[in-house]
Amino acid sequence: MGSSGFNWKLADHPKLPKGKTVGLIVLDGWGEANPDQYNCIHVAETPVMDSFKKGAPERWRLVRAHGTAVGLPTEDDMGNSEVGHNALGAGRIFAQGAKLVDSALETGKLYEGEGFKYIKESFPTNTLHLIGLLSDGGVHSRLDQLLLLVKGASERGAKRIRVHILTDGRDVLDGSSVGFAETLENYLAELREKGVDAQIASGGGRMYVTMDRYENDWGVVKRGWDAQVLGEAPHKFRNAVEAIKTLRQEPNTSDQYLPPFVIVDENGKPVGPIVDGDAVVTFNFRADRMVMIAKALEYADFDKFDRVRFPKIRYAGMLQYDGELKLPSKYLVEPPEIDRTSGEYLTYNGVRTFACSETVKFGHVTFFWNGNRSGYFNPQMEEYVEIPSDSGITFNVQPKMKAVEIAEKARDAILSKKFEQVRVNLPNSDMVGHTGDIEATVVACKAADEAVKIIIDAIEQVGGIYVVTADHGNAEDMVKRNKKGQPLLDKNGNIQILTSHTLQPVPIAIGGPGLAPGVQFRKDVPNGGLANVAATVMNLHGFEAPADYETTLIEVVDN
Ligand SMILES: O=C(O)[C@H](O)COP(=O)(O)O
Ligand SMILES: [Mn+2]
Ligand SMILES: [Mn+2]
Repeated sequence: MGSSGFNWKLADHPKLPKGKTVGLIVLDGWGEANPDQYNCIHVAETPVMDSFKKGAPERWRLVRAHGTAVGLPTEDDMGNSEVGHNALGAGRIFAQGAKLVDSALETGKLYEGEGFKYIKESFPTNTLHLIGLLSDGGVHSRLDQLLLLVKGASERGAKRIRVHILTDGRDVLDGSSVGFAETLENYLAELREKGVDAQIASGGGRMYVTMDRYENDWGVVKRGWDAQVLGEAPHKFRNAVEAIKTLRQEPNTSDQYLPPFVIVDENGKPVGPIVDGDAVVTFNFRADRMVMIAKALEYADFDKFDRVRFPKIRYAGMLQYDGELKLPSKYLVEPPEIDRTSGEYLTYNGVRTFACSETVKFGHVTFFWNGNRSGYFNPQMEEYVEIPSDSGITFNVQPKMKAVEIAEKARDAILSKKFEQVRVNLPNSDMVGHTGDIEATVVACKAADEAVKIIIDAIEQVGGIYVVTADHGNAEDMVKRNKKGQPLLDKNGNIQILTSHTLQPVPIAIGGPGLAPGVQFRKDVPNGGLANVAATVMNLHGFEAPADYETTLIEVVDN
């Protein structure tokens, strides 16, 4: 029994034993696609992953990792780490942030909630600031939702609106930010004609300004703070479209890495610093890259960087980003209630867990895995290890990242026999894939494959079981394609590099000496997705999954 009185006891699996060490490996951004020169996984030497596919067809299959299979609004929505790891850990499909915000805007419920009422109190006298990612990527935010929110707020009394934009180029094509900024500018110009003083006030590239995660580099958040709150940045422009066009011409920059800028008036004065009495909304729905800025905006007690000024604002997130910290305390849309995750169940059923990644993905196998909840369920049963990531670099210059270090930590945890589940995320194919550097991504895929080998060798030694899968596609397709699947060229005849995730399915392989001989993938779950993995893993630990979990992918046949 848990402290709440809920019965966490899982039924014994009728055929599978308990106590085996299960090595659970998530390759970040590793999908299955046609083998061609833009498929970095195909081009790279990946003998271990290849052997799973070729060696044991009944223990290798593909699962869906995008669209409705992971709770996203449509089948055109690519998968991402948040929804992917949520599904892997929770074993059920929850309507995710993107979808919840769509419906709250459509029904108008967003405007009836506590969060909106709270910020609305600032409207008569002060400015409403909106900070977030400007694109239609649908991973962290969506431009159409921003426009609806601006419209809705202005109709409900917001007279002065300032938007602080973060340019994307990571979930969408590099170079597309100019177009998104134009769309927003045009919309704000229409509002100005209706008497609402609405403008873009500052900006910067998402990877260099504001959207860091898991406390990898507070300098990123500080650059945003200086521009958004203090109105200070190295670059000043009269409008955002001009800012983006100009700054993109600087060497080594891109939408993702644009330096911070502020918009100034004809006297050179910033048009939108954040001051006492203002309302602020961070309009991203996705959690990981909003937690740090939320702390800076909300916590009176804060020592991560010198804020210089800490204005008394009314702050709300689009969603609550951390369910454990209850951060932020005010929000516009209720987050998905991802409860009773597999991690929590396993702590009550004697399964000791070790989880590890490097900083940039650490929260994926902990926070996202556990339903956007930071911390341990039970520190006696769990150990989470974070390997510090390199900061201040783009990962194409270091494509091996910390794969070996992660794998060695996992190996040691497996060999220690202190844990029944050892879970890692290997970031390489995703983080390097996002840079759009094909050669470096090939190196990244090879490095991830080598790390898998280190972990499954340890599993061999202890007579354990491995489960190798991925959270969504990325490195298997590095080029934008037309409907026929042919690479698209830009106006200069160059191929259009795809920095984003894909709609592809991902592999899952099971094996190892501890796997009971008759275990194989069922044939009757052809549409299986990431949410089916949790029940599968519970079985491999010797338990039946709870009845409301998505069904297991495996069966045990008599040989
Ligand atoms: O936040 C990011 O880096 C990208 O937008 C999505 O990548 P992830 O979902 O793999 O983290
Ligand atoms: Mn991912
Ligand atoms: Mn990614």
